[in-house]
Amino acid sequence: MTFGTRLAAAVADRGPVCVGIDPHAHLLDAWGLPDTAAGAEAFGLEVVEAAAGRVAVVKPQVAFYERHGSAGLAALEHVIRVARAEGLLVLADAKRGDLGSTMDAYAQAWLTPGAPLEVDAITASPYLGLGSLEPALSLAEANEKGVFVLCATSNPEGAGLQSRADAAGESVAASIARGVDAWNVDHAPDGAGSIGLVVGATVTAADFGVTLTSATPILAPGFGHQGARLADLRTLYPAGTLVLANVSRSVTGTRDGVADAIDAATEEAR
Ligand SMILES: O=C(O)c1cc(=O)[nH]c(=O)n1[C@@H]1O[C@H](COP(=O)(O)O)[C@@H](O)[C@H]1O
Repeated sequence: MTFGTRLAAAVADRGPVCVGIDPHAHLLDAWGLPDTAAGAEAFGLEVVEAAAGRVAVVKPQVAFYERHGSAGLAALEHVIRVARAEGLLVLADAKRGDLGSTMDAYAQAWLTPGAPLEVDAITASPYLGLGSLEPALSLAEANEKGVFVLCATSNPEGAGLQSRADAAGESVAASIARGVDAWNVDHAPDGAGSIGLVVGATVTAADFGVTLTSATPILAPGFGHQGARLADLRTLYPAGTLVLANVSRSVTGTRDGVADAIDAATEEAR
């Protein structure tokens, strides 16, 4: 079954909330955990335990594991393995992006069955041109995985670059969205695309000239800590689009409150 179909079924079953696993040093401290690979691993495993059965997707941000070196990567592998075994879809927030032949190696690392870091989907950056991501999109398709391509990001610095338009008036973000949409229409005629766009909840797609369609799933970060409200989810994105509403720090602030915070987030998103 394609990633897009699995994602649509999981979101229909458990709702749109995606729980981010971002073991910031200050969160490890607040949880009484050491700022080490073991601390990040314990944090990730506890978030997975709380998320399992409650949400469709978890999104570990890999930088928070990479900062602990090889032990951190081993910790990430373990967290990913447990999450997938618990029935969660795992979206690795790796934001990879390089020229085609190197992109292929990134895809082998993350999107290949049996690879140590195998996940269900990754985030990718199109700064080298959407075409440079093609090897990852093709491998994702072959292995029934997904890729979420940065389009209109939630951070205030993004718009200066992403809303810049070419001579014909098309913005960078709109061109990325058009390309991803076309890929999904070609490769997923049933409508459940496996290649998504990252469109932050703190921005308005239309301000970037971006039209969101039902062919393309959306990863929407920016809820909670960055200011967007889950209660506004349905007005922020058009009806009929499959949206994953990411919450990281706002549900992982207190060690014994993660499950309740996830339940509250799911309720608010409904
Ligand atoms: O690709 C992402 O996940 C992402 C894209 C974006 O535009 N904005 C954004 O915040 N993110 C990630 O989403 C998470 C947001 O975390 P919180 O602000 O704590 O909910 C972080 O892991 C960010 O790296």
